[in-house]
Order: sequence, then structure tokens, then C-alpha cells
Amino acid sequence: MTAIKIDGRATAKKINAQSAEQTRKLTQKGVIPGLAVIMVGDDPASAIYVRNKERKAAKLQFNSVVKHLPADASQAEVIALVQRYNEDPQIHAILVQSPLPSHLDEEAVVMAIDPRKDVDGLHPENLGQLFAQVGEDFPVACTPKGIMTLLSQYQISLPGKRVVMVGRSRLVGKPLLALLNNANATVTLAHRHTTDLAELTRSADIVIVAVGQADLITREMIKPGAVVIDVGMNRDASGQLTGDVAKDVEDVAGYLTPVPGGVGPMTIATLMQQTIQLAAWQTGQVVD
Ligand SMILES: NC(=O)C1=CN([C@@H]2O[C@H](COP(=O)(O)OP(=O)(O)OC[C@H]3O[C@@H](n4cnc5c(N)ncnc54)[C@H](OP(=O)(O)O)[C@@H]3O)[C@@H](O)[C@H]2O)C=CC1
Ligand SMILES: Nc1nc(=O)c2c([nH]1)NC[C@@H]1CN(c3ccc(C(=O)N[C@@H](CCC(=O)O)C(=O)O)cc3)C=[N+]21
Repeated sequence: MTAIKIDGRATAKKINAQSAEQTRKLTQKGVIPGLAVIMVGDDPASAIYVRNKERKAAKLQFNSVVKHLPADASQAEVIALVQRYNEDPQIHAILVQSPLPSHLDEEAVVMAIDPRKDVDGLHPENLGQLFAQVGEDFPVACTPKGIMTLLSQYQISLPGKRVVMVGRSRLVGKPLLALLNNANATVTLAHRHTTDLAELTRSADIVIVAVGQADLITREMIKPGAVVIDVGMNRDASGQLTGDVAKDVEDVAGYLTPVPGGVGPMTIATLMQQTIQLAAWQTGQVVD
């Protein structure tokens, strides 16, 4: 058996076409979606993300700014920049690249972001709404939201399914836990302290991996026919991009997202989609 490839590029293309149309309408009303990205230091996965989203934001004619600070930037500098964008009416969405260098207090930086401009849904106000299922007009992390769009696009049903989510970051694992639970899947969250990961993943209908370790998930860990979603973004010795899932998993899985061409393009498309949404909410416009 060879897994059906879940084509993130094709799905992203559809979303981007919608985003172009919505941006055109908003711009006619005098609202140009504004996205500010803050990157501190040189995380390789962040560099790929920043490059690709700059390209897409330019194509959509967003007001897009990227601030690249050196790895030794101070806490006060980063917070001051966030505050400047909080107050700038031309900026509707703020994204601080993760991970931050270890001398910076990530929690304090997240807390400084205006929750209405928190395009990655990291602020506890937004994450809390997601977990509590209250309200609708709040941002949700782009990668998890993009994965939900992909599952829906491929008509992969969730109620009653056993999902194992490997990785529990605030950016990916935690919001996915909430989204999948809200969609009535039965979700198990695995992490560094999980014992016998293989036994868990083998019992899952859907395995989602966001760890950042090449070949963590191998074919013996997957139930035949299961859906495998690979979020990982690693570079191998020859400079090739690889995910967290070993190549031979394609021989047992029913569906699989490739790296590149799977989750990555969906993250970018969802970021554009959500920036437009935030711009509309902040200016009293409606996008459809
Ligand atoms: N394609 C895309 O659009 C995106 C890709 N990424 C990529 O996804 C990966 C994960 O990112 P992010 O969520 O931010 O990562 P973090 O580094 O914040 O979190 C990694 C998680 O993996 C867990 N973990 C580490 N080692 C193991 C192990 N051996 N077994 C089980 N769990 C383990 C950690 O557990 P513990 O909590 O116990 O430490 C932690 O919860 C990275 O490669 C990143 O570049 C991220 C965002 C978007
Ligand atoms: N606050 C924050 N939010 C994030 O969402 C976030 C982050 N920090 N830090 C870094 C990780 C990594 N990440 C990627 C997103 C898209 C691609 C991407 O475009 N991938 C293409 C690569 C194509 C290519 O250039 O070859 C693909 O998979 O096809 C990669 C990596 C988001 N992250």
C-alpha cells in the first residue's frame, strides 16, 4: 500500500485565491491588511517561514514588515517593538517567531502582544477561548488551523477517532489538542515523558507529529491505513528539508502529508487568511 499524499500546496492555493479576492475588497474600502513579523536570532525553520511568508504577503499586496533582531537583542528591545506594533493602526497582526533565544522570556513577550493582534493565538486570552469554546471572533494558531482545514479538505472525519498528538508546544500541540477535542476526536497528547510512544501511536487512527526530530516516527509505529500529519521542519546533512516522519511510513499509512509541500504551505496560507480576518475585525469590515 502507498499512502495517499495530502497535497498542502494545492489546498493552500485555493485558500490564497480566496485571500486575494478578500484583500482586493478590503483594499477598495481603504483597509490594507498589515502583518508585522519579529524574528530574533537565526532559527533555520523560522528563516524558511519568514522568507516564504514575505513572498506571499508581497504577492497579496499586504502591508508587510519584518524586523530581524540580532540573537543578543534585549528583552526590553523586543517588548518595545511589540508595543510599537500594538499601537500602529496600519498593523493588524503581530507574529513573534518561535523559538526565541534562551535569554529572552517568551512568556513576557507573548503577554505583551495585544490579544486582538495575536495572529498565532498564543495569548492566554485567545488560547483560553479556544479551550473553553467561548466566542468565535478570536485568532487560533495558524499551523493547527491549517491542519484542520487539510483534514476537512480530504474529508477525514474526526468524531470518535483516536488521535495521538506528539508534541505539546503552545504553538502547535496544545491548540491542536483543543481543536481536535472540540471536533469530538479522542485525543492523547504525547511528549518527552511519554512511555512507549510506539504502542500509543500504533493504536491511533490519526497521528500528528510536531517535535522537530527527523525520523522520530517509523513504519512500525503506524497502524496500517492511519492518517499521518508531519509538522516537523528539519534539515538533513545534505541541506534537504525533512519532517519528523521516516520515509518508509508511506508504505503503511493511508494518508500522509509530505515535507515539503504538506503542512508548511498551509501555515502560510492560514496566516494570510487570519491576517485578513484580524484586519476586518479591527476596522468593522466583514469578509466573506
Ligand atoms: N510546518 C510548519 O508550518 C511548522 C513547523 N514547525 C516545526 O515543528 C517542530 C515542532 O515545533 P514546536 O511545536 O514549536 O516545537 P517545540 O520545540 O516548542 O516543542 C517540541 C515538543 O516535542 C516534544 N518532544 C521532544 N522530543 C520528544 C520525543 N523524543 N518524543 C516525544 N515528544 C518529544 C517536546 O516535549 P516536552 O514538552 O516534554 O519538552 C515538546 O512538547 C519544529 O521542527 C518546528 O520547526 C512548527 C510550527 C509550524
Ligand atoms: N510564532 C511562530 N509561528 C510559526 O508558525 C512558526 C514559528 N513561530 N517558528 C518557526 C516555525 C516553522 N514554521 C514554518 C512554516 C512554514 C514553512 C514552509 O513554508 N514550508 C515549506 C518549505 C518550502 C521550501 O521553502 O522549500 C513546505 O513545507 O513546503 C516552514 C516552516 C512556522 N513556524
